Amino acid sequence: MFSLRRTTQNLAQKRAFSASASQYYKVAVLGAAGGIGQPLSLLLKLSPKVTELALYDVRGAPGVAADISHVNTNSVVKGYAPSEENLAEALKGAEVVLIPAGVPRKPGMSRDDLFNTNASIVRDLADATAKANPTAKLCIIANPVNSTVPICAEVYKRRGVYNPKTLFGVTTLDVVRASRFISELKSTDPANEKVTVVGGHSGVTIVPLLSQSNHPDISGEARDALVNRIQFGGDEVVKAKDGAGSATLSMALAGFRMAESLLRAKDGETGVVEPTFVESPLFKDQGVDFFASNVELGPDGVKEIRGIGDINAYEKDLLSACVQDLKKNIEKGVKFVEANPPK
Ligand SMILES: NC(=O)C1=CN([C@@H]2O[C@H](COP(=O)(O)OP(=O)(O)OC[C@H]3O[C@@H](n4cnc5c(N)ncnc54)[C@H](O)[C@@H]3O)[C@@H](O)[C@H]2O)C=CC1
Ligand SMILES: O=C([O-])CC(=O)C(=O)O
Repeated sequence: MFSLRRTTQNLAQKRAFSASASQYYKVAVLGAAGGIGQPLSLLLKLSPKVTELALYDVRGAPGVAADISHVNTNSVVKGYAPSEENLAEALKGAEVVLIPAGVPRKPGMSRDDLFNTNASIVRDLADATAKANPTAKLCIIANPVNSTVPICAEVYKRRGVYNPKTLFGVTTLDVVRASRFISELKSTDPANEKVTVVGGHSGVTIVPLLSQSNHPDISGEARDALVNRIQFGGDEVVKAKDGAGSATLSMALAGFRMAESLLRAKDGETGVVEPTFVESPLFKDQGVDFFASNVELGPDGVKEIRGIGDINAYEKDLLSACVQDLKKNIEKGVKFVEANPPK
């Protein structure tokens, strides 16, 4: 007969076993009371790798923390009301810091339209992290990622603590979507569909490499439609939410996957590979200092940036459009910090 108590005991035993095999980590979420921040924090609360969860927001973090803290897993959850001291306290000792703080799009807006609001939010949170915990792995979710990541790099450089191995733009959602969309087209299980997506995180800078997927045969209109859906998947959600924001739940899953991968790599697990927007040599000769590609993660963050691999003529065209936009997005971030340095 099914016994809930026995199942729970088994689960607890398994947890105790896996806990002894790995270390525990503090993770901080800045923007934790928002649409992404809340489900992301909940997923982190479920992770046996997280021992302490620090939730910070300009509004509502203590409430979210009190709520999530009742979930019966081992980790401790602390919520922080907005203040410089609290932010520093939230950041101190965190192995991973995730930043979903910032405004989301409304229909008709591009991610770049968020720049004016989000650039200073991310600059200030990066500055606080550079001061309180410069060696944490910093994962930027706030858009426009193509510009907010270079902003963080510039802030860290100004503080003399920049390490390109620990700064990540979170682009995991693009491969999550690509895997799902291709499985819809081919009636397969998305768990078996791995699609490499490179470039950046907006519109034409999102470059899916279908020739490297399980279905290199997709061509013509079907290919164009699939590529377009992957590039503009975010718009689908913005439109459906009709003014109430952009992807939050799928993004929470994607952000959690990135954070957990960093913790697994920190624990010494090998072969942990995620797509992420990092300082990269791949297109530096074309003036593009940051680029998303598959990156092998290690205990110190970036272990090895994987190359693009073999691509076809169609994908080469996608990449040249990507590189042009990406260059401008990156420059915009760099110039912003030049003109508006952190105080
Ligand atoms: N990288 C990616 O793939 C994705 C990125 N995003 C981006 O993530 C960001 C957040 O989206 P949502 O959670 O839906 O927005 P939201 O508006 O629901 O939540 C944002 C939260 O940030 C907080 N916040 C604002 N300024 C802050 C500051 N200075 N310090 C701490 N917290 C602050 C707000 O109080 C709010 O709780 C947006 O910029 C959005 O475009 C969204 C989906 C996917
Ligand atoms: O579309 C947006 O604005 C949010 C986002 O980055 C995504 O869903 O990929």
